[in-house]
Amino acid sequence: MANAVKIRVPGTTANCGPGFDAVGIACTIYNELELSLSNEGGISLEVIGEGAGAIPSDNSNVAVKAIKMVLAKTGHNYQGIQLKLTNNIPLARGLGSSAAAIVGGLIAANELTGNSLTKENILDMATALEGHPDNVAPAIFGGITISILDSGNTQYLRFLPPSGFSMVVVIPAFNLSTKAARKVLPDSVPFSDAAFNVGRTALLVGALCSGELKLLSSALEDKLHQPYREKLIPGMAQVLSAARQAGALGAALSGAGPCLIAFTSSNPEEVGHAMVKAFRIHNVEAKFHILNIDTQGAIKL
Ligand SMILES: Nc1ncnc2c1ncn2[C@@H]1O[C@H](COP(=O)(O)OP(=O)(O)O)[C@@H](O)[C@H]1O
Ligand SMILES: N[C@@H](CCOP(=O)(O)O)C(=O)O
Repeated sequence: MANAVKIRVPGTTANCGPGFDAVGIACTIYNELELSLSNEGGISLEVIGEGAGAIPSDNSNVAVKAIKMVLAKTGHNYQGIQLKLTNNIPLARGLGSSAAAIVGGLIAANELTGNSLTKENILDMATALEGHPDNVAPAIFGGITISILDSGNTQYLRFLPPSGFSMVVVIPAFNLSTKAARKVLPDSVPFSDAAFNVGRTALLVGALCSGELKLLSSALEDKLHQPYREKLIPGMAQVLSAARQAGALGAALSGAGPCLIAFTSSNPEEVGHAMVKAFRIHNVEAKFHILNIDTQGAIKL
């Protein structure tokens, strides 16, 4: 069918230790979303790769929600939504699969309806659908982003670090939905824990901006979410420690988990193997990917 578009969207690692709901990095792992719109028919969905057989093909699909949001906002009344998803980002693992689906759906629908929405409009809509901006911002803009909600609008800053590093993402063989991983968080935290995170987050952003990567060891420490989520991920503390012992600059939970991520400037393979081995001691099978920073964000193919 004519009237089709294909969008590539990167996966993202959010929080980066202390930057809960604010810091995110686009990674070189990608999903593709192909959309066609027509006046008749309902929703049709083909999924290749991650999530095949598991992703719903009705209105509960987050990509469909995103497409319908654009259609409503731009005054279009297409009934037929044909989607083909080619997924490499594992689902519910902490690499921003839902953000990628939302961003892909918003950008594809915007392309097919005359491109009336700006990237900033899309960021606001994506944040509303996802509930927090830290995955959707880097998925749209690429690079490293700091994003916050301010009176319903998402403010963001995007930058690239002056010196490169690799990200070793260890993917355990079990899912953890972000919803479930947010349920274990407390309603309030001690003032000292908040102060701990303010300092670490400032140091994290400074270290990434300046290239002072040796600061990452302290700058990735967190007291707002990781201590509460640790019980959901067998061996988490030991895997993070194995990464540091193998020479990583620092390590943290990726997003809401269960993926764990290590930052390294030298020996990513060694770090990955050490982390997988530490998971195995806790009877968790895992694999690792070595990823870099994606600099483009979502693009039309
Ligand atoms: N490509 C996709 N298309 C549609 N929905 C998706 C896609 N990828 C993920 N999802 C939805 O997002 C959910 C996972 O989101 P979430 O729990 O936030 O984890 P993640 O860390 O992977 O974003 C999946 O269970 C599925 O419902
Ligand atoms: N700030 C969010 C990030 C969730 O990222 P995801 O990739 O796990 O969806 C949180 O920590 O809940």
